[in-house]
Amino acid sequence: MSTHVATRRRTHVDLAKMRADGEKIAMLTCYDASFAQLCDTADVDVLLIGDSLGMVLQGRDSTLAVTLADVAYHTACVVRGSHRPMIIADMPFGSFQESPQQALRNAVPLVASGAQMVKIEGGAEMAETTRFLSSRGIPVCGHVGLTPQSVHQIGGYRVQGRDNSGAVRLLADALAQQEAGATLIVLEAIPEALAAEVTSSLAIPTIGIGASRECSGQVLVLHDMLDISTGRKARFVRNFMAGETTIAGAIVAYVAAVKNGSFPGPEHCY
Ligand SMILES: Nc1nc(=O)c2c([nH]1)NC[C@@H]1CN(c3ccc(C(=O)N[C@@H](CCC(=O)O)C(=O)O)cc3)CN21
Ligand SMILES: CC(C)C(=O)C(=O)O
Ligand SMILES: [Mg+2]
Repeated sequence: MSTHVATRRRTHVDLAKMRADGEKIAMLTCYDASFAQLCDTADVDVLLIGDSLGMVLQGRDSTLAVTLADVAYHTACVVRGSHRPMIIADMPFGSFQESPQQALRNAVPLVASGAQMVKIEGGAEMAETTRFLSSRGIPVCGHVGLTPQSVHQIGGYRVQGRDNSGAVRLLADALAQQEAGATLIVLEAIPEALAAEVTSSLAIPTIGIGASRECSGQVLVLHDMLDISTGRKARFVRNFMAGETTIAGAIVAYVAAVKNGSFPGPEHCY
């Protein structure tokens, strides 16, 4: 293919190879083209169009009212602003829990918007859905631990897997997702020792948020690391604007800190 065409094809980021090579994966949430361009320039590996957009963009107090159309719209915006990062779209509450068929039907507009992978919250109970999407050509990222779409069942945004039975269940959930074909998994708000056990038990890369450096990579909500989100921040957030004068600099600092293992530190862990 000649290089003078106006549209550049998106790069394929090989996350399995990064894990195998011991290169940390730097992931951020992103919701629009301008920030996507900054993240691309800073060499962020993966951009997640998270349903956290319901909180940081829409001002809601949970992610539960975010729609499929919202995520599809923001995915298309991020895709237009970037070329190198892998694009993962979060499937919102109610768009995939009903059945594998419902999940596939609703993953389609996200893939059509440019998502290369979709993320679904859940472990063993969502394994059949992961198997169905994967077998139909859609790569899946699992998400276990603190799953914000279950906030009412959990009873708040609480650390998960703290007791032995919770830890055993979480490991089984992660293994079930891998066995069903997930190629990536987010571990959210779990103790460091459990994150280490899950990561060493899995062959696929793990991405931590509040899950210590014992993961193959890290993710944060962009607005949290830029210190522009409202409300109380979780323990796992670090303000990367500190010591920086530009947003671009803060994103570069985040990528460097993830790559060299200096983020997250013990102060960000459970
Ligand atoms: N802006 C933003 N950042 C996020 O990280 C985020 C969202 N929104 N929306 C969806 C979920 C909600 N998340 C949260 C929100 C709060 C805590 C939190 O404050 N956790 C307590 C843990 C308390 C405990 O169980 O010990 C903490 O002190 O860190 C954690 C995750 C993560 N996700
Ligand atoms: C924090 C990440 C993992 C997420 O699911 C989101 O931003 O919605
Ligand atoms: Mg989410």
